[in-house]
Amino acid sequence: MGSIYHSIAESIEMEEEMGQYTPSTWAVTAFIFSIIIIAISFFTKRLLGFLRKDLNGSFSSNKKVTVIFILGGPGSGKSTQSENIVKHFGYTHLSAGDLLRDEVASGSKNGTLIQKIMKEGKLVPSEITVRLLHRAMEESKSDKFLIDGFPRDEENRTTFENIMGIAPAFVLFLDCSEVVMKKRLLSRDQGREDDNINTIMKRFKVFKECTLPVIEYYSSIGKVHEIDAGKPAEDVFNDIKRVFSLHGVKAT
Ligand SMILES: Nc1ncnc2c1ncn2[C@@H]1O[C@H](COP(=O)(O)OP(=O)(O)O)[C@@H](O)[C@H]1O
Ligand SMILES: O=c1ccn([C@@H]2O[C@H](COP(=O)(O)OP(=O)(O)O)[C@@H](O)[C@H]2O)c(=O)[nH]1
Repeated sequence: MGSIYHSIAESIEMEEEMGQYTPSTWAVTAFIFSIIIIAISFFTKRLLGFLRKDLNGSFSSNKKVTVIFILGGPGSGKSTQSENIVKHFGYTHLSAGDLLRDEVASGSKNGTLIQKIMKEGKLVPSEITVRLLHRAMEESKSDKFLIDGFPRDEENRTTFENIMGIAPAFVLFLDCSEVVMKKRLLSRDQGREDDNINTIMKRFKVFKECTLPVIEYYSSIGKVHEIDAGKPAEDVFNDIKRVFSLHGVKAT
């Protein structure tokens, strides 16, 4: 490449000196520079493709999957209702929080970082969560997924949609007051490190600041079904069943 530059420069110099810097010289120069730019863009694309594959792998099965997101504040009843949905409609439940807790328990290299972030009620980097979801979806034989507690911020959402190339069929939003959620979390009694009043308040703040905008986004494109989650669990599920039937999903 260096010698091409060199000879072009030399020929331009010579022709300039001789007063013969002709349109054909410009055409050759432009042609060679276009080749260089095409080559650079080709290799950049290859590199980006490689990095992307390295990050998540491709969704190799190419199977067509249906995804539903279930969102709501901490303690709004996402796990409780997910269990009902699985039993009734046969969806495969993927809880982002459970996948992260499993990752911590497995002693993986990211485990300590994930544990620290969760204990502070903050959000784990999107790449980590999306990679775990991706792996779980690849490993599953199912083609219908109920993803619980994700995406929790706009970056989670765009990372998932860009890398997986999947948008949700619809989004369930379990709407519940903080007073009720706080009461439920403090009596959840699952030994979770983040179910203490200090972390709970931080999780509420993250929900309001980061997750509500995601719900607003999906709402703006007509994908959100808001459910009053302050009611008894059975009543909440009856409302959820109505949403599924609206989408033509039948009980299994
Ligand atoms: N509708 C409800 N009414 C009363 N308690 C509920 C209701 N839904 C869930 N719970 C209880 O509240 C706690 C938090 O519910 P959970 O499903 O774990 O919430 P999330 O997954 O949104 O954090 C659990 O102990 C659960 O049994
Ligand atoms: O996509 C996710 C889901 C969960 N979390 C972390 O996991 C914690 C627990 O989330 P989970 O959905 O299990 O419980 P919830 O807070 O809704 O009760 C959150 O506070 C976050 O720290 C995260 O970072 N990204």
